[in-house]
Amino acid sequence: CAKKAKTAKDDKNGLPLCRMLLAELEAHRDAWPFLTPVNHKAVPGYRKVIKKPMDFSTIKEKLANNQYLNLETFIIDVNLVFDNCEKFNEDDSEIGRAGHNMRRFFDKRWTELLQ
Ligand SMILES: Oc1ccc2c(c1)N[C@H](O)CC2
Repeated sequence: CAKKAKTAKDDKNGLPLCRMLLAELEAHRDAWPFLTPVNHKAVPGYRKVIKKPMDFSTIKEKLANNQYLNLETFIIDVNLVFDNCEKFNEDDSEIGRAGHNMRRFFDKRWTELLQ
């Protein structure tokens, strides 16, 4: 039979935790580059360079459609947002810095909540 989940990553609290973490990301002052999908028609090169676009509104939709198995698959998509940002933006740029700030904030929050 299936083993009992031992950590918040796997147990039934995983998805409410994801919704709470996403709400905190959306409320962060540096969230503005990540709130909605990049308009790849308006941004030269984006569609070619970024193979898997992701943003907070798409993550919210996927949560609502029960498309995340657990906290782990949710964290993979959040990290995709920040990895895409690092790929497309200089570290020393407004959006690049926002991405680093948001990743640092997210890493701290989910590790705190999992303790
Ligand atoms: O100067 C610009 C103009 C548009 C964008 C960026 C920078 N970076 C975002 O990651 C993608 C959209």
